[in-house]
Amino acid sequence: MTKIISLFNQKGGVGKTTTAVNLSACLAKMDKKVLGIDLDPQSNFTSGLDIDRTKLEYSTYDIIVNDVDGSNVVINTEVENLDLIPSSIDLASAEIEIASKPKRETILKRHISSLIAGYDYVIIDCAPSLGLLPINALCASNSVLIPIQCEYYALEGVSQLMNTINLVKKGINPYLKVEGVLLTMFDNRTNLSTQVVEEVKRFFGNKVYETIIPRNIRLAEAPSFGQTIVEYDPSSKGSKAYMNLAKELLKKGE
Ligand SMILES: Nc1ncnc2c1ncn2[C@@H]1O[C@H](COP(=O)(O)OP(=O)(O)OP(=O)(O)O)[C@@H](O)[C@H]1O
Ligand SMILES: [Mg+2]
Repeated sequence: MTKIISLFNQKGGVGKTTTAVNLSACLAKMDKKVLGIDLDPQSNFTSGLDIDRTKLEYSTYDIIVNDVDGSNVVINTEVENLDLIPSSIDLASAEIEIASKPKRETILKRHISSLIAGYDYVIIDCAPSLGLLPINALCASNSVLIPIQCEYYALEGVSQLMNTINLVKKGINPYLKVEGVLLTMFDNRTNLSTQVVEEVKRFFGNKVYETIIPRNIRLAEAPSFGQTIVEYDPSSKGSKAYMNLAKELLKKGE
């Protein structure tokens, strides 16, 4: 059965998109059929896969606002086994445009239902907000993967984030669960990183992945070449960590 996972954290810059790009690429490398969905107007999931967001025929905006079916929007990427529903900057106004639409929380779910059966995994990258676009992602998902940066105030906003997940569970998507919590940008030279790991484990218990993503410059460089870490530097620490995450995810799903 297809597993649909949202990368969700309203905090900005915690590693959602880096995880969306590289986890998708690692799963694809392990012969899983993967569909990425870019639900962020910043479109970094799209540009990170070397797709020019200014030259798209359709994007997630058309799904959300114009009721175009996902099957008309999906494109192949350079990465074997990885397709993408790309995003463009237009998406920035989508939340306002759909504010009074009926069933506005389930637009994405309804418009991707025809194509998800062709994939093992669907990975949705959310914008840093708790607004209607991330709610659409949560309503369309089986589970949520929460990246948390090993930095000051790591757990700030986590209670609002969990509230949002619980609201969606109570309302539209009762089976939504937390897939896992991923610690990102870990720096083993600092005590702070180690403290954050302990704090997050106290809060989330066994939901925290054993795999921790290190701060690794290669991960930050790869998108400027339109490459995933698996292509850009497969022997880097960042690449190995995301491969381990993919393995852990597959193992948990068995
Ligand atoms: N493990 C890492 N090591 C080094 N740099 C990283 C790592 N993960 C992410 N970055 C860099 O940190 C910045 C923020 O990461 P990213 O874009 O993945 O976060 P995000 O949660 O998607 O942000 P936003 O909330 O704006 O969508 C980017 O410049 C990215 O290249
Ligand atoms: Mg992002």
